[in-house]
Amino acid sequence: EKWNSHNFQDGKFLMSVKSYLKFWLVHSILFLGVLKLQQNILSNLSVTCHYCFPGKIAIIGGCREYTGAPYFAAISALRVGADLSHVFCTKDAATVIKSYSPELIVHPILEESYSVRDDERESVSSSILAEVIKWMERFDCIVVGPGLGRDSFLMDCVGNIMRHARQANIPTVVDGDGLFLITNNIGLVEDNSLAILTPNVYEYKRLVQKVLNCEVNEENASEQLTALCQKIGGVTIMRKGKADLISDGKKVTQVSTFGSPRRCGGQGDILSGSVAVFSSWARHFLLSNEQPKETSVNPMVLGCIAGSLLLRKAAALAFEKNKRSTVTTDIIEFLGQSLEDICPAGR
Ligand SMILES: NC(=O)C1=CN([C@@H]2O[C@H](COP(=O)(O)OP(=O)(O)OC[C@H]3O[C@@H](n4cnc5c(N)ncnc54)[C@H](OP(=O)(O)O)[C@@H]3O)[C@@H](O)[C@H]2O)[C@@H](O)CC1
Ligand SMILES: Nc1ncnc2c1ncn2[C@@H]1O[C@H](COP(=O)(O)OP(=O)(O)OP(=O)(O)O)[C@@H](O)[C@H]1O
Ligand SMILES: [Mg+2]
Repeated sequence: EKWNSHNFQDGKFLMSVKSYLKFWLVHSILFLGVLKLQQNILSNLSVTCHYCFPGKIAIIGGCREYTGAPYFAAISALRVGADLSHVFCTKDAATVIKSYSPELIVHPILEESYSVRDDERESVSSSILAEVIKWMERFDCIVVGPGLGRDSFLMDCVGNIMRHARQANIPTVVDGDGLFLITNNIGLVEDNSLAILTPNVYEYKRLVQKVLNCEVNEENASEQLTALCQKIGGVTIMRKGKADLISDGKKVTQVSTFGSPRRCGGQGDILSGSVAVFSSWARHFLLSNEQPKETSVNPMVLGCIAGSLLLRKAAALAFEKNKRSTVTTDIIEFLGQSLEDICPAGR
């Protein structure tokens, strides 16, 4: 009942009852197929296997202005099941982020222009990269961008980190200011099938304008998303919004289960941290369990679907409890229960 009123309220849901039922029948069948595979992936997790299942995630983000975003992404990765969650941020942000949680491993290594002299830039940039490279091989996925800021020196350094991650075949979720970076340097993700972009409304608009050289077209949203994925080549994109549209350029999946009417900042960060974990699990599962060719799926797409479903469920539960005062931390508290509802942990 709640779901219906939420969707019908804004007058945008103009389908007849008949076409509405048909739409949901078809989508429910597709959805159940994907859900079954997701459950296989999740139920294959051994709860006793610490530090051996893929679950080491790194967030590249956090600067003077933004310390919440990298924390939300990193703690969400832990809450959905990652073994370890690292944050690579600027020196100013590190102590603040550490103080939010002892669970996170925080590396105060990034620098912004204001703290680096012009003649030091090259050597500082090299030592930042060298420090990240020491850790990179251990990560199953990195998330670039939550709370990164847009400082030009920082952007250059993070571009180098992304190039290295790509060479090392590390899946990379690009969110927030990471999307600002790649929109202006599309070569950083071009033809990278291990890259996931998670743009919100503004970030998607910038991406479409830059890559497709046109405006966002709501009437042909799926076709435009497919074209965008194909033009960049190989990447998976989750276009966030009232419904999340996910595509790798082959087909488009929509997640529109009921979430929360509350739009508190930080929900996208929960999503990027969760997607990093789920896509790593899906990749690991599919690499170690051969699937029949006809049912082959893209683990990056699966990761996005799982992340979106989980976040929406957690947001709905948090809103039920906290109503209009719901904030991002409340939603994080419900990640565990939502995961249990979708797929109870085995013994
Ligand atoms: N608690 C936290 O720490 C949270 C921190 N968060 C972090 O905040 C960062 C920005 O993400 P966001 O989602 O606010 O920016 P977004 O949708 O691109 O733009 C919205 C509008 O703002 C403007 N604008 C933005 N940045 C600007 C800049 N540096 N300088 C100038 N303008 C700027 C932008 O204008 P535009 O440049 O697009 O014309 C647009 O009109 C990102 O790192 C995110 O992870 C969030 O995750 C939430 C929780
Ligand atoms: N209008 C909406 N109605 C319902 N859910 C939404 C709506 N817009 C976004 N969402 C959900 O919230 C999640 C985060 O999307 P959002 O657009 O808020 O990201 P964001 O702007 O990057 O967030 P952040 O504040 O963390 O940067 C998405 O998965 C989506 O499911
Ligand atoms: Mg965001």
